Amino acid sequence: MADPVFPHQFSRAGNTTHTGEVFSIPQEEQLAYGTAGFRFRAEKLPFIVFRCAYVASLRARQLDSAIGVMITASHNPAADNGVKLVDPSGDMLSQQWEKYATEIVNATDEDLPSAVRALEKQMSQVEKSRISSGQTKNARVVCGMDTRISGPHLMSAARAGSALFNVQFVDVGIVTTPMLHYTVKSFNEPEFAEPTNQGYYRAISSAFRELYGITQEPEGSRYQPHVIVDCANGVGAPRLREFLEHIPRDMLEIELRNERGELNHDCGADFVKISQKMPTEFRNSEEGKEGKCVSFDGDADRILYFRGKGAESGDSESVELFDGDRIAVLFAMYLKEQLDEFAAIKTNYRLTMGIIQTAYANGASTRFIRDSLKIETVIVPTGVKHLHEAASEFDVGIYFEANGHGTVVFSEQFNSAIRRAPSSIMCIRRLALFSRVINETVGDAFADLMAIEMCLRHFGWSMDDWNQKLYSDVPNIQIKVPVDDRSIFKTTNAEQTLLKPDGIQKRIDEDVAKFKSSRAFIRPSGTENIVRIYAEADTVENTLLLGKSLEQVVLSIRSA
Ligand SMILES: CC(=O)N[C@H]1[C@@H](OP(=O)(O)O)O[C@H](CO)[C@@H](O)[C@@H]1O
Ligand SMILES: [Mg+2]
Repeated sequence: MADPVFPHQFSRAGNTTHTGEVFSIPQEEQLAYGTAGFRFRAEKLPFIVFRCAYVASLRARQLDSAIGVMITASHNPAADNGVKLVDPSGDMLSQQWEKYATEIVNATDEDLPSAVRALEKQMSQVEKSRISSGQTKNARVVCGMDTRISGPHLMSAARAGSALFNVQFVDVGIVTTPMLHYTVKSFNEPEFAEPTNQGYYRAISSAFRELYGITQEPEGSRYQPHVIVDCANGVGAPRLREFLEHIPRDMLEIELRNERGELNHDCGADFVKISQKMPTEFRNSEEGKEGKCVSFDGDADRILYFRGKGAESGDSESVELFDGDRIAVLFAMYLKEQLDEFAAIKTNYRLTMGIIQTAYANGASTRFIRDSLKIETVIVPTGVKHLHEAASEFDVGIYFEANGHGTVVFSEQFNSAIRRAPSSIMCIRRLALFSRVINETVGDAFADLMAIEMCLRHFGWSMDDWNQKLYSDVPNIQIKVPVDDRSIFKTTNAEQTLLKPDGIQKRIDEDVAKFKSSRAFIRPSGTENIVRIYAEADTVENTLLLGKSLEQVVLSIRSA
């Protein structure tokens, strides 16, 4: 096959931005496929997106399947952008192919043709002969973007990258990250859903309406169906409006805020989680103790619940958070109740359930899951791919990062016992419908919102109930410390112990030992040039003291 022609505007030297300026990238600059793909200032991205789309097209031909390209920088500032690739089943890209994408992106302009040829050589004979005989009719690159101004230009870079080898390109326009994952899966598994936005809305909303129909609120229920959503001024806003056309208002009454302002500015799930403050457009007086508020991030793959502390607290800004841990526990309680009923009826099946968390999970949630719910918990390193993989070991695997990214995955054994078993038995119907409300491919703010409301309604719970009937969060703090070179920090034990720099873990242990009920760790971020400190202790004051003393430990290394 003749070498493809690479357009100059998407080369390192000629990298041209969405405003038409040339923004050259030094030939030797090395870039990493981080926790969430490549993510930088938008100016840097055209050549990266072009090359990633080429890699996606090669993967699509190799597997004769649809592969996804999502253009988003999630909760980052509006001036950033990013790109990540999605595998055929809607999961994150396989780690081997992350490596290939990194090699192609890091090649110099001059070396690109040979890097491309080297990558093509990785394919097996079978794959090559299938490609040369033209048996790749299902190969597609499916590309979506968030609302960033740089998005359309990056979409054209993706189109050009996929065109190198004539792979079909499907531009699905402005969608949430989970919608793109769902659409990729739908292209590859047509029986799953129609691969369009409407197909996604219909599949999730019809399961929700059916589950609503068989869910009865218990006597004395304190559930209320009114929710106010902080859309982070992102893609969640327009797509949620469309989705809600499928949800009758007498089932759920959803009000949208932060729809058209500056993306992620003083709002969104990351802002609310880190600052523990009300997002803009929310007032403690209106959304105080009685309110039920929700925050999405910029690409709507995270969700958090929150409410104000109430007028009587005298604190008009702080929020009470119902984070990923509390959502995971709510799902676990609902699913466990159904699975216990199922086990009592069908004694020949044993379906396992586990909850996957990271070290950022509030210690009180982990203790509650293990000691009160008697459910297995697994702690894995940060990043959705680790959580997803560990969750797939269970028949029902619930995973959530404390920041609100999470979902539930179901095994093949679950499918044959539950989803494919026509049944009038209530627990089976509930499990089957719940699994269809959820977006198994990745954390999804819309799908999670529907599933959470259904669980709260089932238990008849108000926000007070959801807060008080489980556990109380222990005081915790996260501090970001900017560093020049985060690669000097090496961790082990699911990132909870530092191996390098030498001697640092001993100093952390000494500080932690000074406080009661304390726990802390330090790890380098995989997405920003910072080191993150996490600390818990018995009181808010002690947590702050511990966090500050650990900050000094990092600063002393930085200046050493
Ligand atoms: C503590 C924290 O919230 N870390 C986030 C953040 O990763 P870091 O590697 O910590 O920068 O971004 C990831 C991608 O969005 C997300 O998966 C993860 O949970
Ligand atoms: Mg996100």
